[in-house]
Amino acid sequence: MNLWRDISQRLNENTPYWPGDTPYSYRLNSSIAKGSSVNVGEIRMSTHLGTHIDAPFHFDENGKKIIELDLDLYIGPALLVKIDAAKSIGVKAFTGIDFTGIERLLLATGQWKDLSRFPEWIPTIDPELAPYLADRGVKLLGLDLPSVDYLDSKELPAHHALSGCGIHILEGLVLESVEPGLYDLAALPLALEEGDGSPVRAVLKRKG
Ligand SMILES: Nc1ccccc1C(=O)C[C@H](N)C(=O)O
Ligand SMILES: [Zn+2]
Ligand SMILES: [Zn+2]
Repeated sequence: MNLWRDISQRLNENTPYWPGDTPYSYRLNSSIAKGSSVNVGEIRMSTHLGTHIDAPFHFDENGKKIIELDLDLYIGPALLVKIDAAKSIGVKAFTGIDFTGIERLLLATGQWKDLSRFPEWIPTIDPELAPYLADRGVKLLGLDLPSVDYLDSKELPAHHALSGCGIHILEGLVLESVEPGLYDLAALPLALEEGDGSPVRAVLKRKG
């Protein structure tokens, strides 16, 4: 009877990380096996590891930090759509998809094929998609890729376009074998005051 389905990447020392960034590590600073009364761990990781959200401060020096983001963005109804991702994901990928009233849109591109390794290439979100989605009321865009821009992008046009249109970004979802449709989503960030990004535990529950 599992109502909620986990769509998060597991965090362990093998979790793929952005090249050059900080991988995940965990150690016990206090250990029952070594005579302590309790096990107490310490984690170290990039704020952009695995399933995570981007705060605008990630790509904009004056952008909002994690603690300033509206929690309502990350809990509520979400539409999951499977799209054919060619080089870039543009308006065309959405023909025939009705997302009237949808504030949270999740894209299953299927382009991060081996989740045990960081991808060598990913498609990008076409910046022109940002105003198109914003016009239709989308406020959160989640996807199964480690970035909305090409991996080697320095200008981050999709990040800026989405953010400029008021659309927030959720990356690194695990959407393989999840049916398209309407769900309830919860993917809350940690209460990181200085956060440029935050890991989230993203979960879905089928609606209706
Ligand atoms: N971890 C990094 C280290 C260096 C440079 C970029 C990153 C990113 O994660 C950026 C990515 N575009 C992101 O959307 O989260
Ligand atoms: Zn990120
Ligand atoms: Zn990003």
